[in-house]
Amino acid sequence: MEGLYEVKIQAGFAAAHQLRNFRGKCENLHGHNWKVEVVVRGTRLDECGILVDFGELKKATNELLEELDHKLLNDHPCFRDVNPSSEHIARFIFQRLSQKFNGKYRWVHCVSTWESDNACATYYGIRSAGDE
Ligand SMILES: Nc1nc2c(c(=O)[nH]1)N=C([C@H](O)[C@H](O)COP(=O)(O)OP(=O)(O)OP(=O)(O)O)CN2
Ligand SMILES: [Zn+2]
Repeated sequence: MEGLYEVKIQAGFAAAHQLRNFRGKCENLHGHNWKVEVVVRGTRLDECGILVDFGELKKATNELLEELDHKLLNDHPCFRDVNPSSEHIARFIFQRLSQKFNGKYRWVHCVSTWESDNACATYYGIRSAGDE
């Protein structure tokens, strides 16, 4: 049976946002301390026995999150046309990290963004044959 490895890291950032057309309190400007979870999966390890270095994945995630940290997310170019909901934030992080880490035997599987201890959104990549 083919096996699958999974590596997971967590990071976080604090930012403000407002959800346009939400028709509720979240339409008002407010903030969260988001927790971010990144999951990488793959079928082969390198010569060192690792799928992806925790440190490398954390560094890349933290560098990306610096773009969002202590900002008004609605001002970020990625959220000009779509609301900075947890779903869209997860997709943004997923797409950027996929560019850096995806290969034939390794890929970003999903990114979860926790707005609070009890509310989270997750974006999954759907891999098709030939994806790298
Ligand atoms: N699916 C989603 N639903 C909501 C999102 C989102 O990004 N994705 N975002 C919000 C708002 O950002 C809001 O700030 C958070 O809403 P909510 O958790 O409902 O509100 P509270 O933090 O006040 O939590 P309580 O449990 O109600 O105290 C809304 N929905
Ligand atoms: Zn919010």
